[in-house]
Amino acid sequence: MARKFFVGGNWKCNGTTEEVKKIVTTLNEAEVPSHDVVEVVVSPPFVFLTLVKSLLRSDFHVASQNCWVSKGGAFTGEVSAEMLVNLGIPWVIIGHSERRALLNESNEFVGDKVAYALSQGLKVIACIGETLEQRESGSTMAVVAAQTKAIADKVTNWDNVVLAYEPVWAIGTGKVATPAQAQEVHCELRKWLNQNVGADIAASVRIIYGGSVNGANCKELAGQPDVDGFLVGGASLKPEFVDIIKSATVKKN
Ligand SMILES: O=C(CO)COP(=O)(O)O
Repeated sequence: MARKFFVGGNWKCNGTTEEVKKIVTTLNEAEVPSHDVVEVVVSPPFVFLTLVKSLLRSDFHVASQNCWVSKGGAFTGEVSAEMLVNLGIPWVIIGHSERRALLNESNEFVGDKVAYALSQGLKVIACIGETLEQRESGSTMAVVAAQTKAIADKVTNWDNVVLAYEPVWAIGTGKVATPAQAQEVHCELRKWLNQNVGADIAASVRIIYGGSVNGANCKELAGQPDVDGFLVGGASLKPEFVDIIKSATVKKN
C-alpha cells in the first residue's frame, strides 16, 4: 500500500502579518514535487488561518493547531471544529505534546477531540510521543501505545487521520531522533495498529515524525520504511522547509 508522503509545518505561536506573508511568498515560489508525491499542510496560529488560506498556493493546505472537543458554545477562548469547517480549513493538529503538558490534555480528552473533529469533516494530525524520562525508563512503546489506544477507542474510520510521532525530548531541542530510533517506534506503532485496529488501516495510515527535523537530517529520516513524512516546527518557519518537502522524493528512489 503506497502511502503519500506528508509534510506538515506547525508554526506554533509565532508570526506577525508581515512575517506570515513572507513565509507564504517563499512557499508559493517553491519548486516542489507534485501533489501526487507529497501532501503539504501548514499550520499557522488561529489568527492567521484565513489570511494564509487566502494567499497560499492551491496545492498546499492549512491546518488549525487545535480545536474544541465538542460543539461550540459557552467555552470562552475556544475555536470549534464547526468554525474551522465554516472557514474552509480542512486540517487540524490535535494532542500536541505542548498542549498535553502545558494544558493537561489527557489521552482520553485527545481521543475525544480527534473523534469530534473527524465527525465534523476535519482531517486530523494526531500527535503522540514520550518524554525523555519515559524513554530512559524503557516505557516509550507503552506510552505511545496508550496514547494511540485512546484515539483508537473513539475512532473507527482512519481515512482522515495522520499519526504524528513526536518524541518530546526531540521537540525544539535540536536532538533529533536517529533514523533507527524513529523507524523503531514507527514500525512498532504500525504493528500495534495492525494488531488492534486492522491490517488495512495499519498499512495505509501515514505515521509521520516530528522533533528537530531540518533540511540536513530530513533525507535520512525520509528513507526509513515506516517514516511517511514529518511534522516540522522551527524549520517550517524558514526557507529550509522547502528542502524538507523535497525529501519526499527519497521515497520514490
Ligand atoms: O513540535 C513539533 C512539530 O509539531 C516539532 O518542533 P521542532 O521541529 O521545532 O522540534
